[in-house]
Amino acid sequence: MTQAPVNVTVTGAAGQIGYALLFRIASGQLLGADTPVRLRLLEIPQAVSAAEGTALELEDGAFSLLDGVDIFDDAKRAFEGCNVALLVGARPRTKGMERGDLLEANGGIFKPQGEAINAGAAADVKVLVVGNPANTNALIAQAHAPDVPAGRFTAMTRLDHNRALAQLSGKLNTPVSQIKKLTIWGNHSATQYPDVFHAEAAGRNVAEAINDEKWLAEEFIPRVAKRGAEIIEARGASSAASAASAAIDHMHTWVNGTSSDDWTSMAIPSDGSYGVPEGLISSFPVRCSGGNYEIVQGLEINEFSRPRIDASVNELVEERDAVRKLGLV
Ligand SMILES: NC(=O)c1ccc[n+]([C@@H]2O[C@H](COP(=O)([O-])OP(=O)(O)OC[C@H]3O[C@@H](n4cnc5c(N)ncnc54)[C@H](O)[C@@H]3O)[C@@H](O)[C@H]2O)c1
Ligand SMILES: O=C(O)C[C@H](O)C(=O)O
Repeated sequence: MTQAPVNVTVTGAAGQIGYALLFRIASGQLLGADTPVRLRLLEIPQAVSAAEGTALELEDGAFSLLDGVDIFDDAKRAFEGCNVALLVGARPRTKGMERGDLLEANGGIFKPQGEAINAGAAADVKVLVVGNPANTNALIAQAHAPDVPAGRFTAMTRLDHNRALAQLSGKLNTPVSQIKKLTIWGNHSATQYPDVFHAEAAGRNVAEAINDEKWLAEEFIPRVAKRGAEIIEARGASSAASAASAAIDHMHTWVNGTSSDDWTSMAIPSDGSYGVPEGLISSFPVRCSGGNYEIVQGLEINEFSRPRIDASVNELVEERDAVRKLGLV
């Protein structure tokens, strides 16, 4: 290794997604095959032993890019010197829990983690929130890290993007690699809007190729938006390997860039583009280059798309207002 290792902090490291994620990071798929990494795992005290077990397996992987693994149950220490933060651990909704309870419980996790990132992360830190409700958890963490540029806090809609690519690939009988310029708008929730009106499949406009708004409205959109629930129903647990894969994709794209003929979907702080209130962490079409990203501008939003984008954005406004009431942002 000639380059200094990049510090990657992963929270919820002993969970399902953590287990699928850590080995891919160690093998170089997060940052690239030339970049050594040091893993810093954060868990709650009861799960530290399980994280230690995973660290033994990481050692047994003999990954040439893995500089070492440190395990913490203290956020302040876990985020010291952190360059890349993958915030996976979150409080899941349990029976009888109202949305307000869920937001409050997650506030108890993401507020101290935001403070810890503010206190000790490296100047170039990039944060991806995976733990649900991801967009609003990212907003909470960001609100407690006033010294970190707000745009470094992002939330994951890449899984939704990948799910939509797969559905379109099947429908159009076109390889996933040939489908470009798809957009997920809004929240990582059932209100999200997968937009195909600017997408291209093998160079052809996807909406025109499908030419069936009924299929879009009644099959494609609900299939993508409710895919998380479909997986939970089938597996008895939420998506894990596909979520880990999407987290890898999100950060890899942010660091290494999008190709010139494509864009991706990332939930990022709105600058007011497309009528999304400034500051909300909402999913947009995004181009990445040189470790930065920018919202793709100038897309025409048609009558089919506008109310669907607005519905998801309104849900984000409600979540923001709820955490505001709780004093979390
Ligand atoms: N954004 C997305 O596309 C997407 C997709 C799938 C899952 N998710 C979400 O990701 C989260 C994790 O999923 P999972 O299947 O790995 O769950 P899991 O329950 O298997 O693991 C979560 C882990 O987080 C840990 N944890 C809890 N509080 C913590 C804290 N304060 N600090 C550090 N660790 C903490 C737990 O001990 C547990 O090991 C869930 O919120 C899930 O809903 C998001
Ligand atoms: O964990 C969930 O509620 C579902 C998850 O966000 C997913 O999209 O698979």
